[in-house]
Amino acid sequence: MAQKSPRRLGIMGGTFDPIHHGHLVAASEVAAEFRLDEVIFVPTGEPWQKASRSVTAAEHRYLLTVIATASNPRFTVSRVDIDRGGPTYTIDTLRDFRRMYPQAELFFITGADAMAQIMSWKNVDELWELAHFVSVTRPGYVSQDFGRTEQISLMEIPAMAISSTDCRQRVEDGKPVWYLVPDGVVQYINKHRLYQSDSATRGFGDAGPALGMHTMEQTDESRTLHSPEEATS
Ligand SMILES: Nc1ncnc2c1ncn2[C@@H]1O[C@H](COP(=O)(O)OP(=O)(O)OP(=O)(O)O)[C@@H](O)[C@H]1O
Ligand SMILES: O=C(O)c1ccc[n+]([C@@H]2O[C@H](COP(=O)([O-])O)[C@@H](O)[C@H]2O)c1
Repeated sequence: MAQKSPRRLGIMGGTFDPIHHGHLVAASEVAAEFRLDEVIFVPTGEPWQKASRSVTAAEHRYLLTVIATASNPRFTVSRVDIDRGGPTYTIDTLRDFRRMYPQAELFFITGADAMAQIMSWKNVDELWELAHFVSVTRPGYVSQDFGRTEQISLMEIPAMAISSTDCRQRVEDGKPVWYLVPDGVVQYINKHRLYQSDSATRGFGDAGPALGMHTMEQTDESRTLHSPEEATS
């Protein structure tokens, strides 16, 4: 009998504050090029390298990510980094996915800007054993070649000059974000008045736990699609 080939899983980590079409194109391009069975979007819990600014509550970022990816049957969303609590380190993310999917081939997807910072990530030397890294091009950033061809692939993708920072600023300035982010994301932002300076949900000033994040009551629909518990049950 023919042996089943291992599942090829993409992991797209990000703060997704908010998720935009640059993230989605990156995931889609890598999925096609590397013949991935699934791309799992993993919103950060506490992105420690963004601690200098206020980050939107994880539950909002999680729901935005679910909305943005819902129409693609190969895209799913994981809560592992949110549910673990504390600062988010990719070493923990990859260890969790290794435990959940011991047979799978893992591909961690990053943009050129994130990749340029990777040497400052926790336990960087151990990351290479846990996943293959795919660094995609991003307008305004130079793709750095670390010379680790076995562990890192550099990939050119269609240029999307979109950032979450710019989306947040546009909302605050009353400018449209239609077509920069999926329609459902525009509607969620409006419904919850995210990124507006008078917004109660965003958390300027009165800091939540560590990063000025506000908590949002967890609802049934924000329950997990991928978690270590789910994999073992
Ligand atoms: N336009 C883009 N093109 C390619 N990759 C991108 C793009 N935007 C973000 N990425 C990549 O997606 C991942 C998650 O990014 P993140 O959620 O921090 O978005 P961002 O737009 O960089 O946010 P911010 O502006 O708040 O820093 C990172 O690896 C980042 O490099
Ligand atoms: O492991 C680390 O120390 C580390 C430091 C910074 C960023 N990361 C990861 O890189 C991904 C993109 O992060 P960000 O902050 O650009 O949204 C996300 O999965 C983060 O958890 C990881």
